[in-house]
Amino acid sequence: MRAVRAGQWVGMLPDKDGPGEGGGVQDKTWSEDPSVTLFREYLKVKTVHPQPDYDAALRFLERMAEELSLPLKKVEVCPGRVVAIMTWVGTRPELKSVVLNSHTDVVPVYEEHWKYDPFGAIKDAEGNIYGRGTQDMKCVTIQYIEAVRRLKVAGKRFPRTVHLTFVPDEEVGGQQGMETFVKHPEFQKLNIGFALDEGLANPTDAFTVFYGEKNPWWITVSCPGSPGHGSRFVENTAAEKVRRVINSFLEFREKEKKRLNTNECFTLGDVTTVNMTMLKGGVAYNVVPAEMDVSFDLRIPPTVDLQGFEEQIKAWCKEAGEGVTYKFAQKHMDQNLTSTEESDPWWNAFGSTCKAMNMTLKKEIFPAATDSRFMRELGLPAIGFSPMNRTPILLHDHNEYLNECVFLQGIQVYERLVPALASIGTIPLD
Ligand SMILES: CSCC[C@H](NC=O)C(=O)O
Ligand SMILES: [Zn+2]
Ligand SMILES: [Zn+2]
Repeated sequence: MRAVRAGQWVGMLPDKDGPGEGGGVQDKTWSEDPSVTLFREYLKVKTVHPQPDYDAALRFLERMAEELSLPLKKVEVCPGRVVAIMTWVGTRPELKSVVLNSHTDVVPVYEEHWKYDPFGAIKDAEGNIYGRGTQDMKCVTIQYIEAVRRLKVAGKRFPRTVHLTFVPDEEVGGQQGMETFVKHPEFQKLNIGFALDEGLANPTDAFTVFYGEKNPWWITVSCPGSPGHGSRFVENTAAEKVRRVINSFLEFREKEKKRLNTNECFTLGDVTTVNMTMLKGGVAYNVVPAEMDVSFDLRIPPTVDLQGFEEQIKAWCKEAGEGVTYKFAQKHMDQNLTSTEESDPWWNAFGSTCKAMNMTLKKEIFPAATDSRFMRELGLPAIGFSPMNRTPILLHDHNEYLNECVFLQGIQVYERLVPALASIGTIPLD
């Protein structure tokens, strides 16, 4: 990957705002762009699990709404879990709206593995800003806000209403966030036509866009067995069963990994991933346990026959021995894909705007899960997109960072996307 240096234009957009004119890119001698300063401020808000400071995030968003002169509605979907909605009403508010969604929470860190304080928003000499949430997805939140700010300052207004939704708890499954919000009357009131949500960075010049995502299945397989003294050959043990279960799942894992590695066209979104993530059981060295449980995180492409796959899991459990059962902690079954046909007006507006900015798009299935799945499940079109090219994928990783030039370039992308989406034709979208 080619590093992006401070003062070096990343090359995607026409360079009318590039170095020399002081519009978009920093030089060591230049003062920091206020949008970057704001991004760094938001990174310092500790919305990190397991105890995210959502109150601080709401205070920040209230201030943003005030600065932008936009109303901010707060909907408490569960105790202590508030969805905030900033609304820029269109000139034709009866039309379907455009939603710019972002989650406010971030995943925990292993602080000892970070070069800098993960909540210090430190910027190095290259213009790389380090912090949890720089990629996932505080960058996008601020890019939406800054794009809307700039459009408002320029005196723009569009036919369609634009809602910026700020949602808690995405990183822990969304049960007390988007999953509940989509069933709330306030969600219906948004009258959504199209949504943008998070995507992933791309280390190349291209930008990745996601039109669907894999179904997360979190499963625990329980293996009961005969207990006894640790000095004997006890028959029918839990450990023997759990071993067979693990073998079945991990052999399937190997096959899928091979399928990914031998097919050049495949990305992570095209194969099923399997990871054994928890193993529980036992009370003492010399007591053969009466039960052992093993848990897996499976991510299944939307093209897979889900019923058939569950039958396969059932068969693995049966083969493992007597009494082996399974239980789901997450079982998502959505196979809706968002259209990326030229004829689809939303995609057309998105795609042609990106093309006009010389952006290369790579269409993929999102390998993990985002809040988009709850919207797609309702049949709403949603595109996952975080405008970060020439950037390694570091979400949930140590030393997550984003270069300030890439961040600023993303604002310009939304400055073009928002008008395009909020202005597209009437029939048949009304
Ligand atoms: C399956 S719900 C958890 C959602 C989470 N999202 C981002 O990382 C993920 O693990 O994909
Ligand atoms: Zn995210
Ligand atoms: Zn995440």
